[in-house]
Amino acid sequence: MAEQSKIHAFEDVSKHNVAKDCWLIISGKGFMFETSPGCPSIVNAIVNEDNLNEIDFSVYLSSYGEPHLLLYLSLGAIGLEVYDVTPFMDDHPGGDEVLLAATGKDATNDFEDVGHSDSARELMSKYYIGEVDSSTIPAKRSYVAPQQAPYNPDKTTDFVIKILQFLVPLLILGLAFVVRHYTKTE
Ligand code: HEM
Repeated sequence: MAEQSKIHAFEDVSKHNVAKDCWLIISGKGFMFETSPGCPSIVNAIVNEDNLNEIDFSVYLSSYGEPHLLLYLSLGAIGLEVYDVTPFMDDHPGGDEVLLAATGKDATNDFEDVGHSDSARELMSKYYIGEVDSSTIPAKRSYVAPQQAPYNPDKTTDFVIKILQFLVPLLILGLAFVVRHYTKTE
């Protein structure tokens, strides 16, 4: 698995967006552990940051008999991870459509919103194929406030409005007098 680990351009990852070739980008807020070089086997575990305190390192150590020094690759080095979930499409309990819909973007929120279990997170390491090259991640769209009509410094409109505000009640009053006058003469 570690051999497969590769740095991918965001755009290239986005191209794997069909059921027969489906890659996801998810930040597992992962920490990756490997046994130090020279060990007979490699232990890989991508765990969630929240679970970090719960990891029982002795499990990793004891499964290899002799304690191995664990090489700890820090969170910062991991960033956005790439998962090739093609073999998992048919088996994903949430269905393949949600996985397809999660391609071509940072699907971390989609993944987290579902509240995947620890075993789902452990399963991820099976499909891990590398990292996204952070320099290729498209800039996030920042919120742009809707264009507001600019404040009109033109005093003439203000003036006309004020005149109208004054004239309209006067006109109504005048009209009332006229009507009264005619109704009286009749
Ligand atoms: C490598 C990536 C993924 C793996 C290994 C994975 C694995 C799993 C597993 C094992 C479950 C069963 C429930 C659990 O154990 O939590 C599950 C459920 C589910 N997953 Fe994923 N999943 C992945 C990515 C995604 C993504 C990107 C989405 C997008 C929204 C998603 C949506 C769902 C949904 C909707 C369910 C069903 C939840 C339910 O009905 O209870 N999964 N997934």
